[in-house]
Amino acid sequence: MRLNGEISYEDEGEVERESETQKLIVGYALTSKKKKSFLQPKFESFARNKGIVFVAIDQNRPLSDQGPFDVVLHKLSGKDWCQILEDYRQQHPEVTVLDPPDAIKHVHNRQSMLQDVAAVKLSNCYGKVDVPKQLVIKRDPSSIPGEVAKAGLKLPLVAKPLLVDGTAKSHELSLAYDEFSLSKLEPPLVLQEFINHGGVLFKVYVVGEAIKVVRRFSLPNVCRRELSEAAGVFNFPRVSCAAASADDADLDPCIAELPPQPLLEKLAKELRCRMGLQLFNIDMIREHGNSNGMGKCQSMSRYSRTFF
Ligand SMILES: Nc1ncnc2c1ncn2[C@@H]1O[C@H](COP(=O)(O)OP(=O)(O)OP(=O)(O)O)[C@@H](O)[C@H]1O
Ligand SMILES: O=P(O)(O)O[C@H]1[C@H](O)[C@H](O)[C@H](OP(=O)(O)O)[C@@H](OP(=O)(O)O)[C@@H]1O
Repeated sequence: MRLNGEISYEDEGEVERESETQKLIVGYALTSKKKKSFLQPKFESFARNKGIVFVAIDQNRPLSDQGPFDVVLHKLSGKDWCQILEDYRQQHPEVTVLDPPDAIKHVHNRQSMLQDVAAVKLSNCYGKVDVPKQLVIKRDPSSIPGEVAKAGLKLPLVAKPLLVDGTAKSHELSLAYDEFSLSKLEPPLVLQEFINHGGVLFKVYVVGEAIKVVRRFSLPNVCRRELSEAAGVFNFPRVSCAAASADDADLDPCIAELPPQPLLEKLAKELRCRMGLQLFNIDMIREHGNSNGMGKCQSMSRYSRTFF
C-alpha cells in the first residue's frame, strides 16, 4: 500500500503532476478543537501538494459507506467509536488505522504508558534511558504519606491524574514539597519523583519511522534550600506546551544538547513494536547532577502517548 512507500519527488512541480494521478486519501475523525489545532489550512494545502488529501469522516453515517480511504486518522474516544473502528478494520484490512484503539488505550494511563519505556533496555546507544520512580494511588488520599514513605520516593513529587483522556483536567499537575500535604491530593493519580533537568525538555514526535525533536521550556530545578523552605502542594500550568518553544533560546549546550539520534531511533523502534503505535510522542529530560557515574544519563520520558 502506498503509505509504506516514500512519496518521492524532485520538486513541487513534479509532485503537483503526480498528485493528480496518485493521491493518498486520509479520512480523519477529530474533535473540532483538535481539528482546529492540527488541520490548519497551511498544513492542509502543504499536504495536498504532496498528494495527501484529508477528508472529514461523517460520524453520523456508517464509516464503511464513506471513503474509500487509504488511512483513517482519529483521536476520538468512547466505546461506540472504538467498536466502529474495530469493525471497520475487520472489513478493510487494506486501510491503515492510526492508531488502533487498543494501542491508544495503553497510553491513556500514566502507569501503563511508561511500562514499555521502562522495559526498553538500550545498551551502547549513547546514553541510558530510564523513567522517574513513581507510585500509583487509586483511592484514599489519607494513605498517601505512608505509601510514599513505604515506596521510598524522594520529595518533591509531581502529582498527575492517572488517566490522560484529552480533557484539560487530565493535564492538571501539581508539585508536592512535603509529605504531609500529600493527603490533600485527589486520587486516582500518579506520584512521580521530580527530576532536576535544567528547565529544558525534549519533545520527541514519532510518526512511523520519522522522528522530530523540539526543545521546550520546562519546570526549573528544585534546589535543596527551596525544598527545605517550601511546603504544600502547588498546581502548575502546562509549562511545556507548544508556546513554550526553546528551540531558538540561547541555552547552555550541556542542557540543550538534543538526545543522540541513535538513542531516539532505537527507542522509537522498540516503542513502536511494543505499543503497536505509529503515532506518539515521548517527553525526554536529561537528569541534572546525575551522580551515578553512568556518563550522560538520559533520564527520560515521563510518558509516551499519541499526539496531535
Ligand atoms: N518527573 C518529572 N520531573 C520533572 N519535571 C516533570 C516531571 N514530570 C512532569 N514534569 C514537568 O511537568 C510538565 C508536564 O508533565 P507531563 O508532560 O507528564 O504532563 P502532560 O499534561 O502530559 O503535559 P503535556 O502538556 O505535554 O500534554 C513537563 O513538561 C515537565 O515540565
Ligand atoms: O506540545 P504538544 O502540542 O505536542 O502537546 C500536545 C500533546 O502532545 C497532546 O497532543 C495533547 O493532546 P491530548 O492528549 O488530547 O490532551 C495536546 O493537548 P491539547 O489540549 O492542546 O490538544 C498537547 O498540546
